[in-house]
Amino acid sequence: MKNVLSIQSHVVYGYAGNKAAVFPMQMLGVDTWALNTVQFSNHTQYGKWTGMVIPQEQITEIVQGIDNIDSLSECDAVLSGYIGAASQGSAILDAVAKIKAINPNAIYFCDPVMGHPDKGCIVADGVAEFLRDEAMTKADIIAPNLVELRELTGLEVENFAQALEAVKVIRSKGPKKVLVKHLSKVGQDPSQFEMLLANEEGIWHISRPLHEFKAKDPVGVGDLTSGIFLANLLNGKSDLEAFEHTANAVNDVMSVTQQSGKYELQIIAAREFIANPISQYKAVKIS
Ligand SMILES: Nc1ncnc2c1ncn2[C@@H]1O[C@H](COP(=O)(O)OP(=O)(O)O)[C@@H](O)[C@H]1O
Ligand SMILES: Cc1ncc(COP(=O)(O)O)c(C=O)c1O
Ligand SMILES: [Mg+2]
Repeated sequence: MKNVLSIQSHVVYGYAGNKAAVFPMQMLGVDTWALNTVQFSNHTQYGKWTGMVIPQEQITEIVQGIDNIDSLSECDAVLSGYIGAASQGSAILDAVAKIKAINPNAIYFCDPVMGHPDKGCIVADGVAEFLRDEAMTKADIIAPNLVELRELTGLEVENFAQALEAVKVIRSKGPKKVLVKHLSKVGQDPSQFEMLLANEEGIWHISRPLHEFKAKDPVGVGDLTSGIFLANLLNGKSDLEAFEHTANAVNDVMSVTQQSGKYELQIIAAREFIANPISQYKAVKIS
């Protein structure tokens, strides 16, 4: 069994951060050690929430506690997502360094969750800078959406060709694999939901349907995407197989969510599809 230390937000109600990633990874047979950066009542796109940011010391203490029982060597990957305060960043990178020192094969997957001005996803000051200046250079795999792709590279990224260039720029800064979770406006077809995967062999593109939601699009899709992709890799799937399975599983979760008429992702209802998606979209190598 593979183990992931997943350092992300916890929401008591609904699905985002660890709540969107832990159960799907477990459904795929990967044990997931959830270390929460915040404990909020609900995700921030409701515009209001209660709860608190977890003090940064706790990240260090928890990792030390696992080391104290000689179990850190079992950790195969660190996944970081929504960060509650920029000061948690160094604690996360220290944890990555400590785990890699004990298990040199462990990988660091960074989902660079940043504020989304249009959608109201709120992250603390300094988090975007931390992700760009520090986390990206240490990550083995990074999974930006379009906004994050622009922020990480400082490039405009207004079209598909520029997205491909931006992905190459990111790879030149350290990450061996780049998963673009959502091309959004720079995709090839505005009626589709598109993603990219880049590795040392090239770049692949995948399209799946864009669903219409009654009011607002569900939150936590990026966190779900990153968790499933990482679990697939740990299960020994090739990058391409992991990419296709991820797109199809997430599409099935989106279909179930859309049919339910609910705002929150229907991860539990769609659990069987996470393991065995019915969607069968295929990636195409484009570069
Ligand atoms: N198939 C789909 N159809 C419509 N919307 C989707 C689909 N898959 C994901 N989404 C929405 O697209 C958005 C992706 O958000 P974005 O901020 O670009 O990246 P992420 O949340 O993945 O980090 C989310 O609002 C999500 O609800
Ligand atoms: C608490 C929390 N965690 C995580 C996220 C990231 O969600 P997504 O996967 O949609 O980027 C958000 C976005 O609003 C959030 O509020
Ligand atoms: Mg996101």
